[in-house]
Amino acid sequence: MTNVTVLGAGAWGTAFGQVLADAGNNVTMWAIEPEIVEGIRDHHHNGVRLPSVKVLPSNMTATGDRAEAVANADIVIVAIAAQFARVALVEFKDLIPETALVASLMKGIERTTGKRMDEVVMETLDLPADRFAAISGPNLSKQIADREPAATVVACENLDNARKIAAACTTDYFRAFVTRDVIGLEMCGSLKNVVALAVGMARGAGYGENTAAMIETRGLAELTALGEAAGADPKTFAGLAGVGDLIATCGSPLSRNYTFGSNLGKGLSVEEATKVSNGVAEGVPTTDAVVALGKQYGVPTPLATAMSHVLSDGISCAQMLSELFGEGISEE
Ligand SMILES: NC(=O)C1=CN([C@@H]2O[C@H](COP(=O)(O)OP(=O)(O)OC[C@H]3O[C@@H](n4cnc5c(N)ncnc54)[C@H](OP(=O)(O)O)[C@@H]3O)[C@@H](O)[C@H]2O)C=CC1
Ligand SMILES: O=C(CO)COP(=O)(O)O
Repeated sequence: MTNVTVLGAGAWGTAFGQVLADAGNNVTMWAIEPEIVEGIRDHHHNGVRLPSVKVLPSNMTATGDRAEAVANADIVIVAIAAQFARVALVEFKDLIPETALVASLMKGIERTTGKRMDEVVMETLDLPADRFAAISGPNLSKQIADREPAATVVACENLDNARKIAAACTTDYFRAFVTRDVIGLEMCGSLKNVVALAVGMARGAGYGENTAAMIETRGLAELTALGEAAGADPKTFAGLAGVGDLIATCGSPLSRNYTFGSNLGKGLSVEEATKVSNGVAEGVPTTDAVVALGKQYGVPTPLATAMSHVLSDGISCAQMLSELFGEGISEE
């Protein structure tokens, strides 16, 4: 029996915990908030972050004690809001067993450093690359919590370790593919959130499918160019973690990023949209990090730059789209 610990009992952390439990693992959730720990441990329910699941599996428990959470872990899953990953993980540095694999579900880039989550996790935990995996795909948490069929991708430099993690999260409704392209997965997951903000904004402002398709396609070109410059395999962008996640996230009000953008398009300010957001919208802090990465790699990022002007200067949807069009005629 494999022991899996999930750090962070948010919506996706909890839904993924259920997948792991359904796959037959012993699952321990770690959370800071006592209310969430007690809910999962004593009532098999996370009423704060995943209320739609009435009863979580019996082989899933929770603790607020860091050492107890990871002491016997074979696999540790990190599902903390990206901007807080470093501060949360540093407390686990000397607690995680040296044999454990560590996988990240997070989709964001650290704003203060421009680092991807693979970099943040390995640096903070002093972890060798062959023990780190990224997990990313079209994985809207509520639908997976409802056990609707879905798939994801597990990326690890060591393909055998990717396979171990994929096996640990395989159920009759959830399937994981494997790859070595960690950078590609990280870039896909983080950048599609910026695209989802823009698509949501256009939809909220009342525009239809043509506008959405234009933003998604130009966004895909932008994230592919930036990803390749960062060292990703271009094939990854055409897969589940790339186009797949773009389709799911940019087409669903279940996405916090899409909904955040939609609220901006309806006229809410960034502060107002933040207040009504049901969970973390990673694209918001990640947008400026993408613009900075574009400058670092010499890759134009018109979409992220336009979204950055929305978030920092409050420009309208029409202005954002006109920035995206740019000036003059260019090749696609
Ligand atoms: N929801 C989804 O459909 C999907 C989400 N993801 C990604 O997974 C990651 C987690 O998402 P999700 O679970 O949905 O997000 P939520 O907003 O539901 O939860 C965020 C989690 O981060 C924790 N957290 C925030 N700050 C800290 C801190 N300082 N120390 C410790 N923990 C902290 C929260 O703890 P607390 O509850 O105590 O505030 C909570 O467990 C994100 O990067 C997201 O992009 C990926 C695929 C799908
Ligand atoms: O990443 C997701 C789906 O794959 C979830 O998107 P949000 O973080 O926007 O809710």
